[in-house]
Amino acid sequence: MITLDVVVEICDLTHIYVTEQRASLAVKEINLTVRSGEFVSLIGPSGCGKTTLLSLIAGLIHPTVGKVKVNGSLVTGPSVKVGYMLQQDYLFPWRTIWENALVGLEISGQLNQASKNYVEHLLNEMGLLKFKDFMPSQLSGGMRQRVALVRTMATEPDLLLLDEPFSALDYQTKLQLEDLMVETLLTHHKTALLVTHDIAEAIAMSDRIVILEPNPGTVRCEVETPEELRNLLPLEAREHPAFTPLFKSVWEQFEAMEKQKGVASGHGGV
Ligand SMILES: Nc1ncnc2c1ncn2[C@@H]1O[C@H](COP(=O)(O)OP(=O)(O)OP(=O)(O)O)[C@@H](O)[C@H]1O
Repeated sequence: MITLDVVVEICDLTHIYVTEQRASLAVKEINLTVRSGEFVSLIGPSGCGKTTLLSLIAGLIHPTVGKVKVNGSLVTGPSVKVGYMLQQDYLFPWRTIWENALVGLEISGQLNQASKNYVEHLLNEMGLLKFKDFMPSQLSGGMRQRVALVRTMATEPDLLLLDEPFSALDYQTKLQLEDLMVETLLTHHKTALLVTHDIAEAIAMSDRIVILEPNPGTVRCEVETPEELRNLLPLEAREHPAFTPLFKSVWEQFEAMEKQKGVASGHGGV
């Protein structure tokens, strides 16, 4: 049965990376659902399989066992309906901001007057229209990442995969972009899956947080963000009284994982 409301459906997903030297079990028996309009964060210690999961959803790699569906269709390769944003903006230095914003449309054969108008609208929404003829080197890191967001949004994906998109930015710019990102996704009714190492960022931005544990990567637990935080923009959410208790309870999960690691290695934890 297809539930139309579901954008991402991951069923019993296991992925093993096989190289000439070895096979390594990256994620094991993952089950996860993301509904339309939801903002879900994936957090967990290094190596727990966050990027592997995004790559599987994006169709960049294929699962060893199990299925990934986006909008009810089995993922067999990259799709224009799934946008991917990374820590680095990967803007072409020889192209203007306008030309960079159009790259995805050119590659996917969607470049026409209507799509150009949409890009102009997005650039305006993100305060970048007056910089459209600038070169990337003339922009700050935060502005460049906003251009990357416009480029990702230009092809009108249903789902955005965000792999630590703010981690290379200074703290103030990161806070501003968190707000801009949430506002933009709400305005355009997008669904998003964010990978981050920053617990506070995950709480401030998400409706739900999925905590993964490593060796192999599995879902440890899912935490719903309380409604009073979900209705706020990230910066306001960080100041709400419900924020700190949630941070503490997520932090306890990380501490428990550290202890487990210590027991497993015979060191008794850090
Ligand atoms: N191309 C690859 N070939 C072999 N093993 C890989 C490859 N990519 C990732 N792995 C392994 O798969 C596991 C999960 O890696 P992944 O990068 O998905 O974790 P992560 O949670 O995103 O890590 P980090 O937080 O450090 O970015 C790790 O053990 C990693 O060494």
